[in-house]
Amino acid sequence: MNGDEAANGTESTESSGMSGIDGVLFVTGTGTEVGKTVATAAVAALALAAGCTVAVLKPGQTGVGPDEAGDVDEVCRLAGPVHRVELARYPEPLAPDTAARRSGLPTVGPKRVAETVVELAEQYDLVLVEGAGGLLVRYDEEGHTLADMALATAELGLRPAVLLVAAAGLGTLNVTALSAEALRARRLDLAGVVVGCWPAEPDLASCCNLADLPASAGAPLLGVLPEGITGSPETPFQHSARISLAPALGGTWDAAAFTAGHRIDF
Ligand SMILES: Nc1ncnc2c1ncn2[C@@H]1O[C@H](COP(=O)(O)OP(=O)(O)OP(=O)(O)O)[C@@H](O)[C@H]1O
Ligand SMILES: C[C@H](N)[C@H](N)CCCCCC(=O)O
Ligand SMILES: [Mg+2]
Repeated sequence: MNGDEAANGTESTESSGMSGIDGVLFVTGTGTEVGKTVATAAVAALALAAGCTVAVLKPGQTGVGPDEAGDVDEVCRLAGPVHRVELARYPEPLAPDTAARRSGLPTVGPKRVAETVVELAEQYDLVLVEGAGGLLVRYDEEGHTLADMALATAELGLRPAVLLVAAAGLGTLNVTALSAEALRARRLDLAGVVVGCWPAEPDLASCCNLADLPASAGAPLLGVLPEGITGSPETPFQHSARISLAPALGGTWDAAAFTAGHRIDF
């Protein structure tokens, strides 16, 4: 990234093979525990492998004590040397706004997050911002959400894209459609959907969802992370990430072939 690009926010991660993503990716999900951290780590691993520098920002980490590892630490453990930033940490496993209120700790809002993203984007090729839970989870008393943080980032001149991490099975299509609609209503760019944890033995709904998720999202399926990707002693995480994420995210995964291979005929 050159100085001019850093100044006007037009740098691209073409060098990492992430076509269409301009260096800032907000990672949200259809809910909590759907694999956002694992997906963030997979994207980071491929960017690092392509020689990019990567920062990972968690605006509000909840459910973790002062000495415990948070999501940014997990990304580092899985992907390798990323720069880690956490703006707030609350011990109770709740939405950030609720956890802040109950703990008496300060909230974190869109302005601070956007300013942090801009600072990081000046220093790192790729900035990944992982939300807590789903897109419209509240971070402060005014009800600001991860979507507001992405909008505030855009207002500062960057072009953030959003990645939606979805659960695999029955129930995911509705939340995917709702999340995509909320993004469209705010004119935020949904880059695509990644299934965070693809079961070893996928059921009928999971298999059908491969074809239906892109329709519900109005955006492509950009990856399917297999169950066990975080703990396979035989397969390095970076290799698993490469074969599980689509070329738009720097991998080799083929959505059409995977979907066809899991089609269940009548
Ligand atoms: N593909 C996968 N293989 C193995 N474990 C997975 C996979 N995806 C998710 N998990 C596990 O499921 C749990 C939830 O995943 P993860 O922490 O990525 O969710 P999250 O969406 O980031 O949750 P949060 O809203 O708390 O940030 C973790 O223990 C994680 O290791
Ligand atoms: C504690 C948990 N793992 C996340 N960090 C926070 C999830 C908040 C979800 C709120 C909700 O949608 O009801
Ligand atoms: Mg997480």
